[in-house]
Amino acid sequence: MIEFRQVTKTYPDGTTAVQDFSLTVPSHTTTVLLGSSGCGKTTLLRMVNRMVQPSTGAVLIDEEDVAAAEPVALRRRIGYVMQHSGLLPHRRVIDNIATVPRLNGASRADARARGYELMEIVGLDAALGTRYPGQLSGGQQQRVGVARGLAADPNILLMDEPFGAVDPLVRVELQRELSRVQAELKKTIIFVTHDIDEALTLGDQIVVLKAGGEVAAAGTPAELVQNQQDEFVSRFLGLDSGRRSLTAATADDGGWLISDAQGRPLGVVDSQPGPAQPDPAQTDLAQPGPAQADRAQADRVQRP
Ligand SMILES: Nc1ncnc2c1ncn2[C@@H]1O[C@H](COP(=O)(O)OP(=O)(O)OP(=O)(O)O)[C@@H](O)[C@H]1O
Repeated sequence: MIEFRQVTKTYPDGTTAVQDFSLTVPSHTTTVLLGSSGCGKTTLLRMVNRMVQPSTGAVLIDEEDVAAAEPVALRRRIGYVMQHSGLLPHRRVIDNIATVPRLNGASRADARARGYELMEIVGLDAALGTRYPGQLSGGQQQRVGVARGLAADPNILLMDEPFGAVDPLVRVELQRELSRVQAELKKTIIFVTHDIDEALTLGDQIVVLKAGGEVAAAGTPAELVQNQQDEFVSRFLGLDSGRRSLTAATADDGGWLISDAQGRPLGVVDSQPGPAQPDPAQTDLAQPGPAQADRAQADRVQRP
């Protein structure tokens, strides 16, 4: 379990990035920090591995204050994946993945063997191991970044917009892959994004942040869609603007099953008088049409 206890960060130039932020991140689940640019997501993430020191407050991992940990040792036992993969361009893919196990004392052969295992786990062909990062596609590079983050078998994986630089289709593929890997490995993941669909797809817990790291809402994806009490959250999730591409399909009980853009079920809406027959084909809620569960209905979404 990771705990942020009333952390505040004021940078030397006087910018307060995060003010009095508290959060518990349960073990073996994925917590997504979701918010617009500059709201303090990266600052919070980096407090966990001491790349950023809080000005006040503390971050605890399993009850131990990270401030008491030796920073290099701490970082070697926490996986970190960032937006531009951060791969070393002059080292082969396999050696990029094997870097941390090598630093932790594994022999070259053992570290490489572990590297090839990880390539398989993240869906990379072993033949790519001898290439250099520049010879891979953006999506492949991000997979290497994830493999490298997992290489020391950390309990904790910090992911800072790891799929932000790839095209939308590859991004969805990477999200699916991460969900699959996480179902198997059950790491404690903190995942930073400003992409709502990504948050809904990956998060067991989603924390919506306002400027200064203020928590606007926190909960499961279904709870967030269901409880639209905070106007900021409602606006941010896009339910009030039709931006959100939720889909509605007939549910077994005659209501409508609401799913997000990736097809992940969010909840069931009661059947209502009005448009009698939802279109069996899924329909974007933002579009007018017979299956349109309009915003009022989406707001009344109930958990399945
Ligand atoms: N080293 C620094 N010195 C001064 N200000 C900083 C520093 N790092 C971040 N900030 C400021 O702190 C605030 C939060 O930044 P942070 O990078 O944590 O936000 P973010 O939510 O991750 O943003 P983004 O989504 O754009 O990466 C911003 O106003 C940013 O300009």
